[in-house]
Amino acid sequence: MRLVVDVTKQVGDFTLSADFTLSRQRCGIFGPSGSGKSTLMHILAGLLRPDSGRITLDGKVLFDHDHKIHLPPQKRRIGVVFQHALLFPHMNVRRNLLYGWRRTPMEQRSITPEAIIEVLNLEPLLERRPTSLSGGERQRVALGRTVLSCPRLLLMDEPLTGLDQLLKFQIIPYLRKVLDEFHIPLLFISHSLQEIRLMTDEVLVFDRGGVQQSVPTEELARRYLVSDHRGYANLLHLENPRPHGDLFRYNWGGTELILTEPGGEGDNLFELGARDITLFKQNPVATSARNLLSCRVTDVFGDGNRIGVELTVNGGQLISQIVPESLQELDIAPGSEIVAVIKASAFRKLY
Ligand SMILES: Nc1ncnc2c1ncn2[C@@H]1O[C@H](COP(=O)(O)OP(=O)(O)OP(=O)(O)O)[C@@H](O)[C@H]1O
Repeated sequence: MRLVVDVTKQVGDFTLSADFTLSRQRCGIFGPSGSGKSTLMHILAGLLRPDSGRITLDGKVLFDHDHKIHLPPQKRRIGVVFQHALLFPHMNVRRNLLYGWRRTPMEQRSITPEAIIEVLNLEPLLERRPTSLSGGERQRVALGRTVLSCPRLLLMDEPLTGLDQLLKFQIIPYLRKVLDEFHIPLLFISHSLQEIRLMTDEVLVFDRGGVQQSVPTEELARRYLVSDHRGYANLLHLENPRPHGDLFRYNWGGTELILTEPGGEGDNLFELGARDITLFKQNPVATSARNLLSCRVTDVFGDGNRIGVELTVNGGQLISQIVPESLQELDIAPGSEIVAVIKASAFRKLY
């Protein structure tokens, strides 16, 4: 995907000025409320006409002020999923799903309804009306319907915001699977750093109507270690849980981790706060913590009293957050060998 945007738009007292290029498959737009994220999304979808500038998607001109080009939404092949799933209440799920697909020209139908029904596990819902569905189910149907219009780009505006934590983490794996399976580029708007991290590789940071910069998502997360009191959370995909006494043993790449929480057969995503990783010069003589990992320090970042230490262990990476005194006392620098100690109960299961 290559999206090139250079536009301005005045709405009331608010001025949007966006000048950026996105080239990764999964991009995010991140910023506080009122910073212009939805305005930009409406512009990209063709629902709002900019005052000046140009927009191209994979070389195709969607808008060009000077040449008076403004493609209408239906000609852009951009799929849009909003926060509240907009389904037709009088149609059952099957008819909702087929709505966009039937209107897509034959030669553009690269995705079949059967494939979407399978990937999103919609078979049990097909005969039901939208009013009888849960929020998460409705969002899955809305996603399926949009994807069935075979878009060149999928725009999602806070699609998970209305869902509780449980539903949110149920739908994220589906979302990722659909995008991977059908190779659909994503532009995902959210003010949740956690969602942005789970869904994107590159992010545009918005502030007061202007794009501040485009950064790799991981870099944005690391900046939060310094600027946000919640700090940095490691996201770990753990596999193959086996009972280990009252605890559970997981594979994390070539490393084994011991956790208190059980998991499922496939991919299990856990969050581990950077502050929950304690560093020691050598293996402690005795500790209540169940995980002692011999690591190499590969980076040290941050400032003030929040220092991030990037650790590499068997190809996996962890960030530990420490204070400057500890950095000095343990003499930590890139290349140092260090032992990371983590309690079995420090991991929080996301899905
Ligand atoms: N039609 C309009 N008339 C006047 N002002 C508007 C209009 N639409 C949006 N705005 C203003 O433009 C600014 C940006 O709004 P926008 O909805 O794009 O922000 P946002 O970043 O998506 O916020 P949120 O995360 O709360 O959805 C806000 O100050 C909003 O009040």
